[in-house]
Amino acid sequence: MASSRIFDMFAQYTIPLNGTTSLTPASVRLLESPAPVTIVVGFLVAGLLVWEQVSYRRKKQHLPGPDVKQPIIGALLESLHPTFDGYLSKWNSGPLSCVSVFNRFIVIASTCDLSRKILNSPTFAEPCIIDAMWKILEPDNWVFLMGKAHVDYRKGLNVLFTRRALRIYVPIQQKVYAEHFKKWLQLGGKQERYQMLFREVNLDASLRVFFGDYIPTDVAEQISVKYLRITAALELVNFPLALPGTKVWHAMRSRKYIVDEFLKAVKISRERMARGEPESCMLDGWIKSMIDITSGATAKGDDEENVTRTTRYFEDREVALTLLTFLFASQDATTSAVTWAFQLLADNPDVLAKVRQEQAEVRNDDYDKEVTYEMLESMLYTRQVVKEVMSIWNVTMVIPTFWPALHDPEVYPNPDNFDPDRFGPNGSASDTAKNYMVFGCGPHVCLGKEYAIGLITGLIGQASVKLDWEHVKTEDSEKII
Ligand code: HEM
Repeated sequence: MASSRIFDMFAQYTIPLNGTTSLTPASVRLLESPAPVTIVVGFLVAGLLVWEQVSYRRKKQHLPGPDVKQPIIGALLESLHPTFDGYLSKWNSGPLSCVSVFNRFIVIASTCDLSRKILNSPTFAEPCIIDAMWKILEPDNWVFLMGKAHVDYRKGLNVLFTRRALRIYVPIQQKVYAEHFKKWLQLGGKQERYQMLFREVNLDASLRVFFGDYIPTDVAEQISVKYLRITAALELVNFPLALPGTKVWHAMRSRKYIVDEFLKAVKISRERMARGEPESCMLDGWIKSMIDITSGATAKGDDEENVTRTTRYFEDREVALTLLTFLFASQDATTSAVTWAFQLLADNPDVLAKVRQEQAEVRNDDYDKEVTYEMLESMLYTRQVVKEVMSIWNVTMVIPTFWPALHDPEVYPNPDNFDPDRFGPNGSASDTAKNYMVFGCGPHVCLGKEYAIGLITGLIGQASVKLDWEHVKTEDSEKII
């Protein structure tokens, strides 16, 4: 009935061949009425909604997941507030499952082999799924490079994480920990939510490692706040336009502030290194290495077998954008690992006692002795603790899909027990095994893996001999959310 009325109405006006419209009185009445427009729009919307479902079903095929997509927004609400139980039910539904948010079709892999396959297929899978990332980190940022261009760029960065470089970083980190611990002790044992304090010490340690004293303290504080704005904008789905006041807009302004400050630091470092002054941070080492390759000087180091120089000249903007991504990568996963480490050590006093015993041995009972990279390497048990914290507790913060691989009881017996000995000489786990995907795998595997393990080992090592702490349990403190 409705369709025949629509047909009739359209039949009431004609367009003559001479191009001018001649309308009958009936058709004039119709054009004045909004009804046909509404109906056409209605048809279009209905058509789009049907097309949306058909397109969803065509992509979904046999994959587990809802048969019908919620119109337009899909699983938006779920994705804005993801829960661990929600992920768990997806993983349990099969090796692959799917979900759709707006028009984005997301496939979730739950097995170790599939996750590895995806991470090793850069032609089909890009590491960035959040559109806002391009706007925030800038489209010419190296993290968006793919294939050979990415491999070549990354080769130029290896020099920043050699043993020689890590040796320079350890005393810088230790100094930052001591400063922060002093401030924590001034709280006089007050019960606090420590996660933000852990974030600050971690960000400060990395900022000082990357830039030394080139960034003034007040600017460093601003940078910490700005990074929070960047993180806040990295939701799976954002308002598409970066209009003033939106989270993405704030994040872009924050990035601009940070990059401008980093550019100032690059300039000072170039001048210092050109004068032949000593390297004091990662930036200096990188710039010195560029000077070496352009002047043809032989890079010196006691780890000649490793990369000791960069591969090409990097422009100031490339350096600043790269260090922007390093600091970005240093934030959340490392903070989450540190938070879990403090909590688990408080809950497992026998493990904490062993950490303390090892620290006493490595430091020869001198807790003010400067810690070197070699000392950090010899803290074998403390490193085991870090690997265990990261493998079982931290990983959902990074890529939730790695959880099942790290909870495979065949590889990690009693996976829910906190057991650093599983990474010990007689343990069944290994951080080189294929299931240990804490740092990803394939061409985009974490560049800062050794740096991150060293940073957390140094932090909890120093904390164990300088501080005592309790875990005050709250409703949320045991939950993975
Ligand atoms: C506990 C701490 C950390 C964890 C668990 C972690 C984990 C990861 C993971 C899972 C990836 C993605 C790998 C992939 O796509 O296959 C990654 C990439 C990356 N990480 Fe880390 N990361 C940590 C700390 C750091 C730190 C401190 C830095 C910098 C110093 C860093 C620098 C990077 C960079 C630059 C990439 C991208 C590499 C590329 O695209 O080639 N990460 N990390």
